[in-house]
Amino acid sequence: MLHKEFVPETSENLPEKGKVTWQSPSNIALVKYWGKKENQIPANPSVSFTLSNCHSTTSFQYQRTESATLEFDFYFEGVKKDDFKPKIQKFFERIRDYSPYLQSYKLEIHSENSFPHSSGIASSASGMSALALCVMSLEKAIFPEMSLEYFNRKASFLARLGSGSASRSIEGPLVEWGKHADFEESSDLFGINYPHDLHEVFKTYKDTILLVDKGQKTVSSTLGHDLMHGNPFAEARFKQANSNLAKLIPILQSGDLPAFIEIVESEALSLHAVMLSSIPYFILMKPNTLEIIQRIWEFRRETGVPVCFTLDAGANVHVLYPQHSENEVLELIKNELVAYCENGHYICDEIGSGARRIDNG
Ligand SMILES: Nc1ncnc2c1ncn2[C@@H]1O[C@H](COP(=O)(O)OP(=O)(O)OP(=O)(O)O)[C@@H](O)[C@H]1O
Ligand SMILES: C[C@@](O)(CCOP(=O)(O)OP(=O)(O)O)CC(=O)O
Repeated sequence: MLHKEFVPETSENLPEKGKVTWQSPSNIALVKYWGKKENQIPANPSVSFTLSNCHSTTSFQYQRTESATLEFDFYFEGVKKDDFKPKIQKFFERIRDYSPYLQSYKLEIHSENSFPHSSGIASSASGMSALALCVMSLEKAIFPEMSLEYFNRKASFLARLGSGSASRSIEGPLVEWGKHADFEESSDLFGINYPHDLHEVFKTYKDTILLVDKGQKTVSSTLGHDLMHGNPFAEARFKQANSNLAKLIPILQSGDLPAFIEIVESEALSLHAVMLSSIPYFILMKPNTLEIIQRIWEFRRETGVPVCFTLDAGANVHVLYPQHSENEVLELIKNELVAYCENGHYICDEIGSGARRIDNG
């Protein structure tokens, strides 16, 4: 089905060449997207904190050509990276009707990530949102009267077609994606900035990512989503996500941290539970993932510090905590949890405000 609101008019006003650079963050879901229908439509709504330090920086050079098909080269961290090309190729195919002007260009795309890719820190979210924003900057050069609201909404719409979670990386600090009765403006097609009040405590929330395993994971998220089609618990899981999202609204308003922790940790474990019950089944957690979870639980019981964990589709652990607990949690990480990280590596991140263009445009 074609979404006409995102199909541009034809224009003769195509710039000859240009270059644009965007830095776009990753995000960490509190309620997880896992399972999708045709055309990147999520099986359930999700909500995420936008991150700040984990990001992709993508520059996009465009040059008009006579050939009527889009051509592109992709360089990752300075070298040509052909194994990233198929996902990008698919992205360009999916957005073809929405960005027909791209067919008149040859592109040179350079990207780099501030964190390891394909290990469950949503590099596809930052990478694909950065790319979608670059496309939108070209579109804005063609249609300069475009509003910021349309720019962001369509960037999220395009990003979703590259990677579902990427639709939640355009803005911040909290983004909801997927139709849900409690979010009037919500849509399966793009993310929206969280429309309810957010308690002060969440506006400066911290996320320290413990890199248990920096290697590429064995099952990609795209494959994992697919396996939800035969999963006997799929319907129950989609219902649970809807209900958790509804429960989060008053919690995010009141700052009730014990209630927040219960939902966030349950979401992470439910995500991994449906991986265990897929056919073929798979496990992305590592022994050190479980060690860290156990230690976080003990620490919380012993000290009352409101720290919790969440996981994406990978072994790495996101440690979430309020700013006022930063000293205690960093002590715990430096003194104990670091031992479970590959080469002692962890990334200190926090809630962020979304993507930004970093050239002079
Ligand atoms: N900077 C980038 N630009 C374009 N594509 C990228 C970039 N970084 C990663 N990717 C794409 O995203 C893929 C990794 O996505 P995948 O969903 O498997 O893992 P992830 O995003 O790290 O984890 P998660 O499951 O949490 O989303 C890479 O194989 C590559 O195709
Ligand atoms: C576990 C998750 O991070 C799954 C992310 O899946 P992707 O967005 O990476 O999948 P594709 O749409 O196939 O690209 C949970 C989440 O971010 O909501």
